[in-house]
Amino acid sequence: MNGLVEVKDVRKNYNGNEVLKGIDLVAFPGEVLVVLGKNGAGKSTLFKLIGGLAEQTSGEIQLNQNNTGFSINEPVFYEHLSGWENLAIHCQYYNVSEEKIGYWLKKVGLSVENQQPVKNYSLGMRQRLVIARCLIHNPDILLIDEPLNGLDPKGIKDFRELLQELKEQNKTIIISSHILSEVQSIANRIVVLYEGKMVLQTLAKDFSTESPTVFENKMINWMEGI
Ligand SMILES: Nc1ncnc2c1ncn2[C@@H]1O[C@H](COP(=O)(O)OP(=O)(O)OP(=O)(O)O)[C@@H](O)[C@H]1O
Repeated sequence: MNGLVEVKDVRKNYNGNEVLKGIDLVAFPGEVLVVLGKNGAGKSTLFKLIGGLAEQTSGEIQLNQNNTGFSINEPVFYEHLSGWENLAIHCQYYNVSEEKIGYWLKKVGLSVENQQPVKNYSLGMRQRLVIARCLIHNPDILLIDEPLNGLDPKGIKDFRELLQELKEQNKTIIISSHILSEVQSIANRIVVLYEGKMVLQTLAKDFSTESPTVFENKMINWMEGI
């Protein structure tokens, strides 16, 4: 396979309930892999296993590069600190220079001068800060659960352009999303989970000639197990 991220026959049980049922996937440098699935399909669980936040019951996960930026489930911040201060703590943790903080705040559309604590941020501002935090230490693998969640149209457009830049830098990007219109334009590879099983793994270009409506209907059918 030789991907940067390789997941082989991974299973996860919670209290005897199998929520991931033998997942195989591979993500390569320079591509965006989007994981789709309806609520409860197993996306966040898969992300937690890839991110090392939980351990699979069986199977193997190989990251052929240690440097990962990830955000899974609700992002946790130091709520009483500003966005800049939150990124500064992250830089200390990863032992990288604080010089890039201003660059990344601007890049995700946040004000460098904003001294407000993160607890006052809107959902979209928090999401922008998550994206900056995931990238500031220049990871090779980016893993974000629902990065489009809460972003306004400009935020979505900026994120789409950012993904293009990251692909050109040969990063491996794995995200989940419920916004199918965006998935069709940003994905290189699409994986669909249904009740913990991978029911589709395909190259997005196989769907490039489909109208957005046909694409949406096909993906929803896979997600509904039809
Ligand atoms: N810590 C846990 N303990 C027990 N069950 C869990 C735990 N985490 C997840 N599950 C169960 O695993 C299944 C998959 O959940 P998961 O959060 O991975 O779904 P998801 O695809 O990310 O859903 P959503 O789109 O709603 O975020 C669900 O049935 C959920 O209840």
